[in-house]
Amino acid sequence: MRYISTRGEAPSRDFEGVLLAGLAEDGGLFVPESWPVLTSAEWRELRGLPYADLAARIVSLFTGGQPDHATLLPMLRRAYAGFGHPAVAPLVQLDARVFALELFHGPTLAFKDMAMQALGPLFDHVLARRGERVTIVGATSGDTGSAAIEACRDRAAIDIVILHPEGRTSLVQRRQMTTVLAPNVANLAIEGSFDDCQDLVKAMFADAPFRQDMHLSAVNSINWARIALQIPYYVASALALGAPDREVAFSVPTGNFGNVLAAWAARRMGLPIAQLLIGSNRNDILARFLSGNDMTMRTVEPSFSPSMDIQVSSNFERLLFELLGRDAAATAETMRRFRAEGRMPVPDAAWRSATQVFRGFALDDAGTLAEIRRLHRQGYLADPHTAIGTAAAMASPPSDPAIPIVVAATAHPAKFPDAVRQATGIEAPLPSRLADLYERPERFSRLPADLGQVEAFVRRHTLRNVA
Ligand SMILES: Cc1ncc(COP(=O)(O)O)c(C=O)c1O
Ligand SMILES: N[C@@H](CCOP(=O)(O)O)C(=O)O
Repeated sequence: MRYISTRGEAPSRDFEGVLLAGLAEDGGLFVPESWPVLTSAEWRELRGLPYADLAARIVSLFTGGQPDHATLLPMLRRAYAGFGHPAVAPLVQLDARVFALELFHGPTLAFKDMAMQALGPLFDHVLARRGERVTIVGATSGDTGSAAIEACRDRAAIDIVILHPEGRTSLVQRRQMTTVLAPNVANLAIEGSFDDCQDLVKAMFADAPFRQDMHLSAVNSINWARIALQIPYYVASALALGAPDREVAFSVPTGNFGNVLAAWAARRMGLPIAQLLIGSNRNDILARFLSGNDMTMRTVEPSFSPSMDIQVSSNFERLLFELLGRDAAATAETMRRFRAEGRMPVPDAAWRSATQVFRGFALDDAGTLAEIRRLHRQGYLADPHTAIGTAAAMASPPSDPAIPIVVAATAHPAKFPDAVRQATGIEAPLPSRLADLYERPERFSRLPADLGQVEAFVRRHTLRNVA
């Protein structure tokens, strides 16, 4: 299995190479050179497997034997053993047709743990075999950061620096990151938005000497390994609801487009997914694109679903590459114009083919609170991101009523206590292991969104740990 860049100007790599590289040298994202496609019989064979076993089967389709299934299986069994639910990612029925796929039973209470808990040991395995170490730089709007820090803390071959937008995460999200005092972990509060943080990360990767010196790697969903590890829960939930003998739809609260891209990948692999609903908050660039081919950047606005306060959805580039018939030059030019002009010129035919699979939906803060309240009256306590997913499912269900809709429940309500309290009057308690989160000492530094200063910080952090 080889991986190529969506921009066509970087050398192809194997899975391990892609894991360590994160972003391609030409600024593009790695995608499989060809997609594995399973037959109905092969999908059926996966039914009933424990989650970790199913994940090992799916992920090994993307590793090309390095690491092989025999290595992945115990690694993933250990990774998911600590989850707070025996099913790892349970399906909860919300009404006759809508299900919540709870992806928040990992240590940091968001769907990011589903991939990160496996990614930490995967990095260790590959780095130990090669005798190498890496410095991971990551951007977070709140959840990736804590999951990545939890997965990488105290690992001897990894230094990690996470950039978050100052004052734009929930307090729980911030403290989950900044109270981890492990020496290999550093947090930077950046004066700016998540998009500024993500741009800084990409700029560090584009600085070739810095990238090489620091052995930079990534844990954001620009790293293909993240996507590969997010595909299995779509497979598991679809199989549980009758696939491959029944179609299903997914509704995914979306920001950086990594989670819904994993669902799209499962569909590309032959899983019968009728429709993908994309839920956005007031940062509705994806909804505007799907309704009228208008991918115009606006300023990022803070919302009650801060993890989706994003305008530049990195993984959209992977979809764009497919929509453009895998034409890397056209993808590179489209991305260049998006950054230069603030509007992505997607050809009409490509846009139309996107709208056959995806539907967009946007909800403002008042609507989000109303949806949390509606769900609560029905006996389900949802976080604001999940509520946008359920609202999307109610607003644009597939026309065939026999198709169930699975909503990705991406975070535990306790991560967003203010919105949940405003909507329901309920205090969603943190699990006991996080009960003293507000008392723990914090450590983080503040910087403007300035590449030179951020690089100097990353260099100091790494050198201190290597010395
Ligand atoms: C709770 C939550 N929901 C939804 C999203 C959006 O997911 P994605 O960025 O993969 O589109 C995020 C951030 O990634 C998140 O943390
Ligand atoms: N919502 C995310 C943003 C980064 O997403 P990623 O999936 O690309 O890591 C967050 O919580 O940080």
